[in-house]
Amino acid sequence: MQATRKEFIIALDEGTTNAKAVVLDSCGHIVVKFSQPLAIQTPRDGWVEQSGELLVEASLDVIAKAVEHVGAENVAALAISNQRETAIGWYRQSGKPINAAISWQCTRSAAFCDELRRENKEAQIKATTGLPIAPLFSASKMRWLLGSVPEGHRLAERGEICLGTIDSWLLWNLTQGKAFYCDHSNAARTQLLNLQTGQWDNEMLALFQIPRAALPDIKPSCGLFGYTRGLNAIPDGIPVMAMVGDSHAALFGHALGELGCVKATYGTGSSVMAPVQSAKCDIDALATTIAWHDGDRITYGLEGNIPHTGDAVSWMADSTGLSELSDAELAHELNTLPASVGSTLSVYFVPALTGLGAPWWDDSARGVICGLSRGVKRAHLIRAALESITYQIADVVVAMRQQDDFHLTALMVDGGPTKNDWLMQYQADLLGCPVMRSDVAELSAIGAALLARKALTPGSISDLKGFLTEHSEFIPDMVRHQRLQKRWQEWRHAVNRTLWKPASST
Ligand SMILES: O=P(O)(O)OC[C@H](O)CO
Repeated sequence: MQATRKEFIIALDEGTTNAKAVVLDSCGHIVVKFSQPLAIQTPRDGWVEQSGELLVEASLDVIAKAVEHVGAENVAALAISNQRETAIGWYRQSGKPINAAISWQCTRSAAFCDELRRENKEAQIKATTGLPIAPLFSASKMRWLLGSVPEGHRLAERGEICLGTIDSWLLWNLTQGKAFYCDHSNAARTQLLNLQTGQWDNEMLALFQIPRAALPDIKPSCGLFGYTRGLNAIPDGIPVMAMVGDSHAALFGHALGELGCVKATYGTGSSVMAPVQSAKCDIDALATTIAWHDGDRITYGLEGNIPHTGDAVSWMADSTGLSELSDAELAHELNTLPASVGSTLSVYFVPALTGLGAPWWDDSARGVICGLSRGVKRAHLIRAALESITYQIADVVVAMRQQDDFHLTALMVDGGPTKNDWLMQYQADLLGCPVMRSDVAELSAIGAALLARKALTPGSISDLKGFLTEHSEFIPDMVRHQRLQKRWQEWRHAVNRTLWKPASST
């Protein structure tokens, strides 16, 4: 019988808008990827949900295509990186969801979060979980889910309803209910995890009325979670060797969590995450989270989430008549327009389109464009939108500097808008530190695959260095850095103006 070399890792990147399967060979190179778009429903203002069944269907479909492409006998492992905070409940017996998956973007549990604030629970929750009170996190969504079905809480107490983040839901389905686990990074985004113990916290469970019997056990992000079984197009026996939240996976994929290498993902919004050594964080504006557990130890992450970055540019492009352009034409305009004018003519755009995130956190703030004068043209407004991304990211970095064990040697960036060279140079000049752009887009998949690789060939994290992808470096111009400080100050004045809101929306 001919021996086979199981050389491929299939990394599933299950995001909000796409499920992607990325195949990596034994050198860590991407061989092929398959993608399926995912639908999002917004049944009411502020409510965002997705079909749990369709998330699974799309994920299994892209994995099956990847397995078929390389041959099941050559697949060493599956690795999962997933959208975080999204919560789902399902019946243990049938595996059927009790309701839709409640998206991380959904604010339906905002009223309960307000109640917690009124009861002055903020300090206790932040100290235990590292997270501020916000409907973003899974716990209040899980509470809503249990309330959405008759006797939900009682069934959950008896273990007849399971609650999980998307990693645990996918694992359950990949293993036909055999494995019910989530990893430390996903657990850390529920607001039910005690950061010190790395386990579910009884006081948080009581506060959010979540029975322990409904929750998965927590495992390190790197290690054996279970084997595929009972699926139509995917053979039995493929091990799932890593599960990790997508933002955390990208941080790992950039530089394996090297201190000083801070990650910024530029998407619709942005997540800025720095690896830190301790779970302690007294900075209200930021969240502390578990970045990953690599099987040997936990790495913590300091994170600031900004709701509107790439989205601010899209909004401005649409609002200034660029919406008819193809993607390629729009990218070209966004690359060239800002440099075609020497400045914004003192225009600032603060894109608080649904409020401000880190480090300002004000749900009721609303956006402003200020400094308009007769000479302002589309190019100035587009430039102001692009600049707003850089100021918002720099504001989070400033908040991070208050933490003792925070270091910044380089900003490691990924995501669609990072293809804009002008934007990257402006970011480097504003911060006065190098910006390192990944030459490969699939950082989350790469990070998850690297964790699976570590699980397959135990060794130290530094053994993975040879698998890291190349980066392009943007070196800061320190003279311009000095000049931009004044503009950054002016931006902060503009931020203050978002705190004024019109009394009436009519
Ligand atoms: O779906 P993505 O890739 O935008 O990621 C969502 C984040 O994990 C939410 O925290």
